[in-house]
Amino acid sequence: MGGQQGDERDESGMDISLKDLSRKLEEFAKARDWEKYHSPRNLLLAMVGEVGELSEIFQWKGEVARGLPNWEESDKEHLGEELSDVLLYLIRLADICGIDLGDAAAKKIVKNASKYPAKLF
Ligand SMILES: Nc1ccn([C@H]2C[C@H](O)[C@@H](COP(=O)(O)OP(=O)(O)OP(=O)(O)O)O2)c(=O)n1
Repeated sequence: MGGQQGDERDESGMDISLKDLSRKLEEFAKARDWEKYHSPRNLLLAMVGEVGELSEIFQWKGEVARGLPNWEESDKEHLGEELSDVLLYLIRLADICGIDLGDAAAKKIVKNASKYPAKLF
């Protein structure tokens, strides 16, 4: 599409791919000499920690309506940040383990569809 390429597209946050995010995370770690900390186990633990932070947002609230209509914008922003932390550590973990996460996820969706055929439900 006209003019929407590479980093220009990435800056807008639109249509960013898992591979783009993976590359940005690698650059982030390299620039800080943090690659030594990004082992599979450390990344897994960091991700689980972020899942805990994500869970805290919903803790004690009871069930909440889809779209979170009654939430403050600042709470939604916080939710977006915690969701992102989980996603980013997951992407980094997959990358460090040599797993193409986009490819693996697409294949898993196909597998799920064959395990749970729509006509049975
Ligand atoms: N060694 C590290 C530390 C951080 N990050 C990145 C991935 C996450 O997106 C984010 C996590 O940063 P924090 O550990 O500061 O966690 P929070 O942003 O949740 O801050 P806080 O725990 O203070 O709420 O930074 C990283 O890639 N590698």
